Amino acid sequence: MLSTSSSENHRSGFIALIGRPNVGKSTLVNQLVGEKVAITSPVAQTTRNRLRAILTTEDAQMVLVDTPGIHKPHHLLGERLVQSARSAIGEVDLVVLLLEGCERPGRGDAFIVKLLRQQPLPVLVALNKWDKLPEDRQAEAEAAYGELLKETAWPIHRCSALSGEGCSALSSAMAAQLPLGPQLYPPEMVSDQPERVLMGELIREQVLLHTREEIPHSVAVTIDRVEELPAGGKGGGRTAVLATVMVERKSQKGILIGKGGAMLKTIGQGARLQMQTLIDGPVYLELFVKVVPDWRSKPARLAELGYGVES
Ligand SMILES: Nc1nc2c(ncn2[C@@H]2O[C@H](COP(=O)(O)OP(=O)(O)OP(=O)(O)O)[C@@H](O)[C@H]2O)c(=O)[nH]1
Repeated sequence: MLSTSSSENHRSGFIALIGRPNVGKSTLVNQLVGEKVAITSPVAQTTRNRLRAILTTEDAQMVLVDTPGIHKPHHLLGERLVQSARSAIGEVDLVVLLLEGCERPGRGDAFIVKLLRQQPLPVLVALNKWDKLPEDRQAEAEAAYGELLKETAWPIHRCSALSGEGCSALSSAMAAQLPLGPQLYPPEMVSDQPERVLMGELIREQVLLHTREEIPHSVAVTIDRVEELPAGGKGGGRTAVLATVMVERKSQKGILIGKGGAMLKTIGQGARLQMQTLIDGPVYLELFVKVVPDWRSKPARLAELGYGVES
């Protein structure tokens, strides 16, 4: 049974997931919440928007802030991502630092550890992707991470965001670090992102899955219209979604559309299926591709697409 918000031992608060690009932050959010609220992909820097996912357990409510990975900025969009991750630290009760347990710690990890040591919040460490580490390399990895974290007293949890192993222990440890407080959101709510934002992200995820190299980071998606089609007519009872995929160059538009429209069709089909799960009903999806030269370097464009800096 869910505890009520007036329960004396109930805890609640905001938790930032911090880590390098591709370490598995979005996968962990989905695993903890038990539903797909964040898109994931093998391409680094998938996460652009800060996303609040809500995890309600028997005695706690955790609001997870999924930040873009901290990295050295290469262009304006990169800078905005780093600023957004830094500012997330300023408004939460706990930081979960995700490290890639299957890799040796690098300079990027040392940079984040240093950044986090300069602030007063409690930190939990999740050594993720532990499933990828063969048993005979585990002691070596533990020693390397022990060295990286030697000047901290941060508890370390080994986990696999993909398989779920170690995640419920991590979740209990996270809850225990939060202040006493009531539920902040209705218990059935898993995300505070509007459906349109999630739909746009599902399309972007399909683009990331099916294209490679130059395309992924040059893409932004806007949902232009969502409309319930009246029952009885053509496509009746379905939800029609019109969306624009924005790219920076004409050549990228060609790749996205593909031979005879084949690539766009694949992207559209994949996104449509995911959207149907999201809204729990049939979807009709129409995608347009538009070239907006250099959109990543234009502050007005970035703000319009929701990549402005939150304060
Ligand atoms: N084997 C294994 N793979 C994982 C695990 N967690 C994440 N992955 C994979 O790692 C890749 C990146 O995961 P994401 O969750 O997108 O990583 P992220 O940290 O959110 O990435 P950015 O959005 O770029 O910051 C995906 O291909 C995941 O399936 C894990 O515990 N084990």
